[in-house]
Amino acid sequence: HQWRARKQLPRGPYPLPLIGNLHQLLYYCWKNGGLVEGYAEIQKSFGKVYTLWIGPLPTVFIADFEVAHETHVKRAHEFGTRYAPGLMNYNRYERGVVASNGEFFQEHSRFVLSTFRNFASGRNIMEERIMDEYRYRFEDFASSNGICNKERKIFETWARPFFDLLTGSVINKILINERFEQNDPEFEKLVSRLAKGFENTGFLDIFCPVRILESRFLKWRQDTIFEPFNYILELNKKSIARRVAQLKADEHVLSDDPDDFLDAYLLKMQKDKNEGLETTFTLENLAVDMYDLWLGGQETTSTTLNWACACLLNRPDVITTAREELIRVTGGHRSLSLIDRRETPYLSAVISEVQRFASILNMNLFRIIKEDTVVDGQPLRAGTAVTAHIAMIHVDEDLFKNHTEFRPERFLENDDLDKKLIPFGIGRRSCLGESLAKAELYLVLGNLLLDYDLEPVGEIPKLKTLAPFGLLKQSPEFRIRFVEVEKH
Ligand code: HEM
Repeated sequence: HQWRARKQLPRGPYPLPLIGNLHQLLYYCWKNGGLVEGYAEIQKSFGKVYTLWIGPLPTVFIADFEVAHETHVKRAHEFGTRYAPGLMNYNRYERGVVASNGEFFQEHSRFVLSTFRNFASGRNIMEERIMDEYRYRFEDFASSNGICNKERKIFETWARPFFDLLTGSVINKILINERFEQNDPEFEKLVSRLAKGFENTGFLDIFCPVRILESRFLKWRQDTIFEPFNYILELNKKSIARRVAQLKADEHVLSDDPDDFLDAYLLKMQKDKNEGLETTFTLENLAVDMYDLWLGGQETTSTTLNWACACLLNRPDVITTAREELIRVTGGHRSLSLIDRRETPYLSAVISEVQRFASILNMNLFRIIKEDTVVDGQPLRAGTAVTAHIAMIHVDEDLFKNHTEFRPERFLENDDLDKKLIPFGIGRRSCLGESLAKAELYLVLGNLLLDYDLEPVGEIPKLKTLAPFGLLKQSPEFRIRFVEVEKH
């Protein structure tokens, strides 16, 4: 079967029955010290578009930007269907905004995007929430972990929990208008569960059909892989139940101009009901939508901010140049705002380079091909899973020379380069939280550079991932010192 199918697929290493190419992938990754390094070796033999059989499933990796663009953008109708088997479909069961397709996805993704767009316009709740959390988090950490030296705040912290709490609170504020506090046991559980969930997830959990993962034969594994995700879904259900109870008790009123995602959704449910529509906007489905936004939005943004600080500590000159630009734009008397974006090309270049360098997904989400087609001049048969291989596109020497260097200037020297950076994926089914994540990165990093000097505590962190074999490319662990900048 595999032998016949190979003729209808892009080239790739020879697969074995049952295990496919898993043994070669493991060997190359082990030999070269990581997933990205393993893929690089496969690319040397097979080019930038190749097939890897994950067990009996052929998957095609597109590590060439032009081919990814031609397929995912220009032929989005062929390359725009989400493939979400295994653990990705657990709890979701084709609902939510990650694993669903068709009309359900259309309606729910449109709702997420329009709600986020509303939050970003008018009174701009999005910016307000991010800035509130940024200020609160710094005040709060400075008062509990810091010293005050001639009115200058100085404090030291592990970068990871600091940014986890910040991004966790931002997404929670957007979803249910509640922040998390330091040492909140619920939050600590949430974050550790989430990290555990990502850590425990292996190739097979992703590709094995969910009903097999749920079968009694895999009972021994279910606690480890399911429990973290159950916990997160349950928390969302509890938040929804709390709000519904408040509404019933007249302790909360739904406004026409909602303050958070939960109210916006309840309003939509009410509207659909009043119009007598048969709707998929139900409380059950709301929990899954929120679950997806939580899972999509917290760890990704926090990991990127961690990488940003690790990179900046290695390049103090970048901090100085960025701060000069930011002071020029704000006069040094006010916070940086999203309206300043066009005036801060250097900061934008820094953020682009952080996202390129961090490239936090060692393996991107997949799409499924419904009908036979072609890719890069090679056949591609129906039933194949395909992915734009972000991690490899971001280290492509043809696009990003000396890719191992953190060098924001590359984006200033070449205006077009930004278009080839795809941290949020590409085409239909790219990230729904891109505008929120970009706003967070811009406001948090920009204001951080404006307000604080960043200093290493002990050794400067090495720019190496902690998890070279993980699906998520974790940043190094490090402590950091924030020293308030004296303002005149
Ligand atoms: C720096 C932060 C982030 C990065 C790097 C990132 C990256 C990605 C990537 C690569 C994908 C897959 C795209 C594809 O298949 O082509 C994705 C999907 C998604 N992301 Fe993000 N993301 C980030 C932040 C967020 C935030 C803040 C949210 C929500 C609040 C979010 C929600 C989602 C959702 C719902 C999807 C699924 C979209 C779909 O299936 O159509 N992400 N993200």
